[in-house]
Amino acid sequence: MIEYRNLRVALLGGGTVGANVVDLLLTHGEELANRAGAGLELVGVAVRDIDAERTPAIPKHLLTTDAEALIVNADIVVELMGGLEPARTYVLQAINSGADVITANKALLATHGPELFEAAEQVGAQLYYEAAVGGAIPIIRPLRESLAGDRVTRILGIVNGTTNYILDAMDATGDTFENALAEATRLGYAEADPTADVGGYDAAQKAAILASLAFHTTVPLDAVYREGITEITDSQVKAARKAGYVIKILAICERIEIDGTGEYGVSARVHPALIPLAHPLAAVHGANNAVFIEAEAAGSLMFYGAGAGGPETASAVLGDLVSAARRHVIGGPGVAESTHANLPILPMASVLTRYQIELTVVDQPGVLATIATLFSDHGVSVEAVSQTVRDGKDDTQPAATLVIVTHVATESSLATTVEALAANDVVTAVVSVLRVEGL
Ligand SMILES: NC(=O)C1=CN([C@@H]2O[C@H](COP(=O)(O)OP(=O)(O)OC[C@H]3O[C@@H](n4cnc5c(N)ncnc54)[C@H](OP(=O)(O)O)[C@@H]3O)[C@@H](O)[C@H]2O)C=CC1
Ligand SMILES: N[C@@H](CC=O)C(=O)O
Ligand code: NA
Repeated sequence: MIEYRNLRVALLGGGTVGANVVDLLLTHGEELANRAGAGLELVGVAVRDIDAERTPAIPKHLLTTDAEALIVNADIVVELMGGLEPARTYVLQAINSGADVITANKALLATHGPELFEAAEQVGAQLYYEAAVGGAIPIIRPLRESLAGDRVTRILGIVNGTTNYILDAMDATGDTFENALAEATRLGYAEADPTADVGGYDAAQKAAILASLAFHTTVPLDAVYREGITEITDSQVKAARKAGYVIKILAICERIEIDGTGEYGVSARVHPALIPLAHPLAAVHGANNAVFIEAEAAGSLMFYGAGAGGPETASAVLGDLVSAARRHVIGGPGVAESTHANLPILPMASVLTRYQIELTVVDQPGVLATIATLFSDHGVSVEAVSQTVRDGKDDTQPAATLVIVTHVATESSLATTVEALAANDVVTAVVSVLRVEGL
C-alpha cells in the first residue's frame, strides 16, 4: 500500500447528504486516496444533535457540536448543513483559515456567492460546488471547464427533484400533490423546509448559479423570475396530457441580444410550463433532473440523472473532495470565478415564449372572432384554437371552453391580452395561462 500524506477533512452537517458522504469516505478511503494522491482523514462531523439517529450511521467519536474547532484544523471543509447562517460564517472562516471548501448549499451560493468567491480569491483557496446543482449530475464542472471555450446561449432544465417527483406522480398515477410531497420528503429529496422546493425557490437558486456560471456574469437571486407549482391542479395536469403535453417546472437561462444592438443581456426564470410529450424533458421521471445546454459551437448538450437524494448527492461531493485533494497535492492558488462579462439582467416583461390560455366563454355567434381580434390587437399571434361546447345536459358546465395556443410573444403583450380577455363580456373566466416550452 502506498503511504500518502493525510489531508484533514472537516464535515459540517451529518444529515441526508452528510451521513452518506461519511459512509462513502470511510468505506472507500483507500481507493479515494489512490485517486487523489493524498489520504482523506475525516477529522469530525459537526451536527446539532449528537444523539440523533442517522442513516447511514456515523461513528459516535466523529460527531461534535463544535463546528469552529473542526474548521481551524482542517485542510478541506465540506459544508452540508444548508441554510444561510451559520453556513456563511463557517465557510468564510474556513476560507480565511486557508482551507478549500466544498458545499452543496445552493441557497448560500445564490445569495452570498460573490462574497465567498471574492474571499476565496483573496487567499488563493478554491470553492467547489458540484452538488449544489443537479445533485449527482456533473453540470458545474462541464460549464466551468469543458465549455469554457464556447459561448453558452441557453439553458433549459429540470433542476428540482422534489417538484419533478410531485408533478410526475400527479401525471403518472393521479397521486395528490400532498401525498407526492410527503413521499419526496420521506425519500430525502426535499429541503428542510419544502416550501423552498414547491415554491420554486430552490430551482431559482440553481438558475442563478447556472446563469452566472454559463454567461460569466453575476445573476443575483432576486433577478430570477420565479413561480412555484403550488397553483398547479390535478385537472391542469390531466388536461395537459389530453392535449399532448406534460407540466414540468423549468429553469430557463438565456443570453439574449438586446433589440438587435449587438449588446447582450441575461434572463433567468423558473416557472411551470407545458412540454410536448415527445420532448426529451417530458421523459424525465421521478426525482431525476435534466439540463439542456445550447452553445454556439457545441450545439445542444443534455445532462441527465439523479438530482437529489443522499448517496447520489454524496457522489458529487466526493468528486469535489478528490479534486480538492489533488489541488493540495499539486499546490498553487485556486481558479477565480469568471464573472467578467458583467451582463445586464433583462426584465421578465421582455422574455419571449409561447402560451396556452384556457377560457370559458358564452356560446354565441361571433365569439371566436371577438377573441381572435383581442389577441391580434395586443400583438399576440394565435397558432391554434380548440373549442369544447357544452352538450346541453349539464347546466353547471360553462357554455364553451376555448384552449388557445399562441405563437411566440412577449410576457408584457401576453399580460395585456389576458387583462383584455378577462374584461371582455364574452369571456366568463380565464381558467389558466401556462407557458409552452420546447416546441
Ligand atoms: N438532500 C438532497 O437531496 C440534496 C441536498 N442538497 C443540499 O445539501 C445540503 C444538506 O442537505 P441535507 O443533507 O438534505 O440536509 P439535512 O437537513 O438532512 O442535514 C443538515 C445537517 O446539518 C446539521 N446542521 C444544521 N444546522 C447546524 C448547525 N447550526 N450547526 C451544526 N450542524 C448543523 C444537521 O444536524 P442534526 O442532524 O443534528 O440536525 C444535519 O446533520 C443543503 O444545502 C441542501 O440544499 C443538495 C443537493 C441534494
Ligand atoms: N430539494 C432539492 C435537493 C437537491 O438540490 C431537490 O428536490 O432537487
Ligand atoms: Na451536480
